[in-house]
Amino acid sequence: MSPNGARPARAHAGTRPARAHAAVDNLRSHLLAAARTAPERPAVVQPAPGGGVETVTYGELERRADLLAADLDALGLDVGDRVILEADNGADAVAALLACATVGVAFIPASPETPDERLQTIIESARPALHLQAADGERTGVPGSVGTARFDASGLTVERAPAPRVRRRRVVTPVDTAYIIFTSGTTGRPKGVVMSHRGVIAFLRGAEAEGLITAGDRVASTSPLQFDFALFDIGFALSHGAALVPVPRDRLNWPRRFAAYLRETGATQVNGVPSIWRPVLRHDPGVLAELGGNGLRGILFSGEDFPLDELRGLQKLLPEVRFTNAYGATETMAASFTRVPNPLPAGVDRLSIGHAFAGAEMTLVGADGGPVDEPGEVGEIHLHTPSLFSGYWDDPDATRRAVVPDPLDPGSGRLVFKSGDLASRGPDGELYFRGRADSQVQIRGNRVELGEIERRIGEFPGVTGAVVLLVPRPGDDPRLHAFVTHGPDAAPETRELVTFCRAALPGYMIPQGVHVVPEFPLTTNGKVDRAALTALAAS
Ligand SMILES: Nc1ncnc2c1ncn2[C@@H]1O[C@H](COS(=O)(=O)NC(=O)C[C@H](N)c2cccc(Br)c2)[C@@H](O)[C@H]1O
Repeated sequence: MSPNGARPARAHAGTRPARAHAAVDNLRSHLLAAARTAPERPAVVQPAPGGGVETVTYGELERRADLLAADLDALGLDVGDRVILEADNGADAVAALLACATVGVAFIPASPETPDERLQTIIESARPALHLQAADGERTGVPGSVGTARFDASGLTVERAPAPRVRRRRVVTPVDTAYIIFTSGTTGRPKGVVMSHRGVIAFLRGAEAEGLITAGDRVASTSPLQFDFALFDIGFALSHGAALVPVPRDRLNWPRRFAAYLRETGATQVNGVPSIWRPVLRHDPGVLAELGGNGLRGILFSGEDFPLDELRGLQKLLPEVRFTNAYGATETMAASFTRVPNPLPAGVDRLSIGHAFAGAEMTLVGADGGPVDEPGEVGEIHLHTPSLFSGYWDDPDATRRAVVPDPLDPGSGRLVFKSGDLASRGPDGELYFRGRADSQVQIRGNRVELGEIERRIGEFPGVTGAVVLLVPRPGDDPRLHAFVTHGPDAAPETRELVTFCRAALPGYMIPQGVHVVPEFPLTTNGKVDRAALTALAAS
């Protein structure tokens, strides 16, 4: 607050008194705490411009963040304004998001790979004051209504100043927006998940309580900046005083380069979706064995089920590495961290998503809206958490559908996140993911969990992955299509595969179309692209 504590008269454009760095529960202060006590420690380890790797210390990261914050402040943006932050993950991108947090503008992360029309959709919806890209960014054609600027270690270079705005706010509060993540949203219109400083910090505090890493760790981050998994990696590493190791895409897709980069940077932990391990498992598993002996201690994965034969293959190569299954949705950042036994016992055919992180709870609610108490019974996960998002950008109806009165205590006024995910409880109350509620399909009047068919097909010898979809057909019943990838030996015969399914599944669950594919198409965030497969089946 202002020095004498008095609240100054309502500020007018451009006359706002110097802003206090919101000291409490601001993403910047939470992530730069280590700069207070150990400014010389490595904060980011990344490729050096001239080759090799470079280290940016916490002190240097704070210096860059302050430079950018002063430049943003000079542009006259107000708390709550939006800024598109288009960049690959790296020290300058982190400094830029810390700068946004310092002055209270919400950053909307975008990757250089984001297609122009998608960026246009986001701009139309979020009406950002500014588009910020790295000094070497290639984005052009940003609409005139949006200011444009570039950033690098030396600060901000403004190309087109943002339209002047009245500044109504004076300090950044914990419930102000830290970022907005636009997800593809199954209904086509992208949904903007609005996350507050308080929400992110609550989640990061919960992650810290899990004791997964220490300040000596180096966390390799493999997700694009537009995916909140990358934002988690940044917060996870920095809030522990550890080092962030952003992995450039061109290192990720080549197994030898990926392994060499992890070794060169001293990465001890690798975070990413299951698909990041596919190239190395398929083409060059040997490079992993040397990693295990060289400092790699932990692998954390999230985003979708990890195909168990791939997971087992990875564990065999890395018998000393600790595996963590992190489950959750962008609307609560995530929900649980569950240790996966290494090796995964032979009989296990489903990974646990355990219990919510410390300070949160997952409850199951039945189709009737009541509690699900019996072990093994399927219900929809509802999340009670301080990391709950603020709502969907400009979409109160979608928000009301997702943030609901606690079904187990409707009168309490407490709101919980209706996840859309199904799960059942194990003997110790731990949860097992049973697919998306909207992947429960009805076939000839029978409820079918597509994952169950996928699991059966995955047991067929030589099959390394299976995705099953119900593909609608104009004027006819929808058809079950199975997409299958296989290992080095011959592709599975459709007839044999169908016979194999018939031995274990009822008639209505037998795939009517079987497609052997070399690999699964992936979304920008690295998940299996089901929409692309559906189009393939319909073609
Ligand atoms: N571990 C699993 N097993 C199985 N199915 C999972 C898992 N994790 C998710 N999912 C699915 O993905 C949905 C959600 O997608 S999302 O909003 O894009 N978010 C994500 O994927 C990632 C998530 N925000 C996140 C963010 C930061 C850190 C972590 Br650590 C995780 C969930 O509702 C689930 O259906």
